[in-house]
Parts: sequence; C-alpha cells; structure tokens
Amino acid sequence: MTIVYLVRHGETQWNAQKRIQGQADSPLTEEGRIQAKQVAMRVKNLGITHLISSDLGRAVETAEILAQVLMLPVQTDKRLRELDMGILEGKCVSELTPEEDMIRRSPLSGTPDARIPNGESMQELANRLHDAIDDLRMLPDGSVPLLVCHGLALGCLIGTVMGLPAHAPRRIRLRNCSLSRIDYQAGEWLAEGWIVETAGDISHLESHSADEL
Ligand SMILES: O=C(O)[C@H](O)COP(=O)(O)O
Repeated sequence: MTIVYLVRHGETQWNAQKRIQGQADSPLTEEGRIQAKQVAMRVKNLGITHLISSDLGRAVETAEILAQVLMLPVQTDKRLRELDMGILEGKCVSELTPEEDMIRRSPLSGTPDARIPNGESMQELANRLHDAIDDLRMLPDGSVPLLVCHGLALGCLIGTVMGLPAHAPRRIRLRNCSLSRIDYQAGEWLAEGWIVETAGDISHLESHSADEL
C-alpha cells in the first residue's frame, strides 16, 4: 500500500486579505510560519521519506519549514500548483464585481467544464494532480511521501479520489496547514485504487486557521 500525506500550505498575506492567488503568489504570514511548524511537529514521527511541494513560493516556504524538522530535501512538482484562476488572480474577493464573483464561483459550484477566463478547468486540474500521485506509486517500497499543495487543488484531489466529478461543488474544508492522507490500496477485499484515510485534520493547530476562498 502507498501512503501519501497531504498538507495545505500555511496562511499567506493574500489568504489573510482574501485575495485570490491561483498560480500567482504571496509570502506566508507569521501565523502561516507558526502553522507550518505545528504541522511539521505533527508529522515528525510518521516515517515521511519524501517531501514534495508545489513549486509556488507559499508551498515551498511551508515545505522548507517542514524540511528542517523532517531533515529531508524539498523536491518540487509543478503539477501540484493551485488551480489557474486566470483573470481573477490578485483580486480581493470583496472588490469583485457581481459578474466576476459569478465567474469565481463557477468552477466550484457544479458546472462541468467551467473555467475562469485564461484559467484552467477543474478536470484539467484533476488530471495533473492524479498524474502526480500516480507517479508516487513508482517510489521504492516503504516510501511515505508528503505533498505540500493548495486548497482548491487538494479539495479536487480528495473529491475525485472519492469518486466525485472534478467539477462537483466543494463540500470539504481544507484550512491552512490541515493534514490529509490518501492511500493506494490493492487488497483482495477492497476495490483497487486510491482511498481517503483522513481529510482536513487541524487537531495539531493551536490557533485559528483559515478556510480557502
Ligand atoms: O486563492 C486561491 O487561489 C485559493 O482560493 C486558495 O489557494 P491556496 O490554498 O493556495 O491559498
């Protein structure tokens, strides 16, 4: 069985301002760095062997804090990036026009093939994420990778592992530095494939942690 831990990066300046990031970026806040240390302590004794991060700065910054505790190098994989949110990246949710807000919600509200102009669809996001996790099955036996990723990306990954379509409305909360786990099971008794073991656990965080937009 392959075990994969999933961590959403720590709080960023734009998360705190409710500004849309997508594949744009902003640095962690002080709170975000504290969250990263707390999730690092949580996973310290889980036998993590590989630390793989989205190549966006906020994820790498979180991964580097984990790396100091886990004493592992950080590898990056651009397939773990957040949904490309096109023309809305960099905008504050409170400043969107009603039309922009409808566009923002469209990929998250059950509309197949919805995409923010110049962005990507949830199916395209799901495809690259599943390519990335399927590659983890090629790691040597006993490997336990931890991925540092993003809110919409992890929500899409967990939803699709559970059999929901990529465009299904979001029904899971993935706060900054929440911990999730998926396993690849291949036993005789159970359907072969990825399965969700834990999603969105924040029991290791000592203060408030924000939901994604
Ligand atoms: O702002 C965004 O792009 C998303 O809503 C949250 O993304 P994040 O998990 O990278 O903060």
